Amino acid sequence: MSFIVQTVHLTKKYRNQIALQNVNLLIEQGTIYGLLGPNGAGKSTLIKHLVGLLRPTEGQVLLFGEPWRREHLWHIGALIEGPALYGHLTAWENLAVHATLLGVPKNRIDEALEQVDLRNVGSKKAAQFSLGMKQRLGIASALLSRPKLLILDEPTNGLDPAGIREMRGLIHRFCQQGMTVLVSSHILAEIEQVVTHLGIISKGQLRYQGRLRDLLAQGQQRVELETPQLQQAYRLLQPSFPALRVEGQKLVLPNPGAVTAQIISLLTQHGIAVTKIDTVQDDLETLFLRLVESGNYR
Ligand SMILES: Nc1ncnc2c1ncn2[C@@H]1O[C@H](COP(=O)(O)OP(=O)(O)OP(=O)(O)O)[C@@H](O)[C@H]1O
Repeated sequence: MSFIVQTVHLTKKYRNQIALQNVNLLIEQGTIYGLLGPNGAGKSTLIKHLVGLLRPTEGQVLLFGEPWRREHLWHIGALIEGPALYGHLTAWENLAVHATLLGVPKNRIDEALEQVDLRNVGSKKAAQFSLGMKQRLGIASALLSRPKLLILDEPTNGLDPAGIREMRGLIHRFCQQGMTVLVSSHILAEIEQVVTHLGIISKGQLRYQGRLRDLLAQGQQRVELETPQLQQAYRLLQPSFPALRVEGQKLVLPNPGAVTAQIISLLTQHGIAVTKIDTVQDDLETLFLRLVESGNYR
């Protein structure tokens, strides 16, 4: 298996604060890897190590199967902390500045504009662009070097739902074109539809890493029950179902098996009304929050 990115026991300390702790990131070639975590989890710190903006306190970064070298950056396109654009220049001229700095031929500019669906507005000034267009222009400049790995740090930040959808479409397309994409976000819903693999980071530690579908498969079922006689129902059911708990206005039974009929029968025999009873599967958000809060899932 070939890994485009690998970190080995990567640890970063800022004075007294540990921003990354023993992180072993593995990104396979050809995947869309979502790095997900709440604010301050360590996503940007991790990404900055990949592009050489930070050096590890301990541990190692490997790119394309080799220890990190500056030359690897030729094969990496990155959009970190928003695009650096000149508002008074057109989209094309903005890319021309970057192309000159990178030393890549100017014919790449139209190609990059095409890749992010901005070809027809290449002569428009960047200052007139919407936030979504500015983000796409930033990505176009990251594409000028025809990278093998594209790193997008919170690319959906501040975008409206249409802009978020467009961004997901682009990421899919980049992957189909052969790029490996690393995309970070603190909002699960923004990336869960696009990623193939997921790394969940919290307080500087990687809490989960693997396929999105494998994480979903770890989800548990539970029965959720609503009744106007909550306490009575709890007292009645608890001896038969010791794992039963009260959550807000509901009774919740984790890992229930086929017990719904038994619960309804017990309650109705004792004259307790059931307003609603459902078997619910953990969704990704529930799993994500559990990982982030407990920190001990694997
Ligand atoms: N230059 C710095 N000096 C000291 N502490 C820092 C520095 N940069 C980041 N940190 C701390 O390291 C931790 C990780 O920060 P980081 O920016 O990597 O998180 P993040 O997951 O990218 O968050 P966000 O989604 O808010 O950007 C945070 O607690 C942050 O306060």
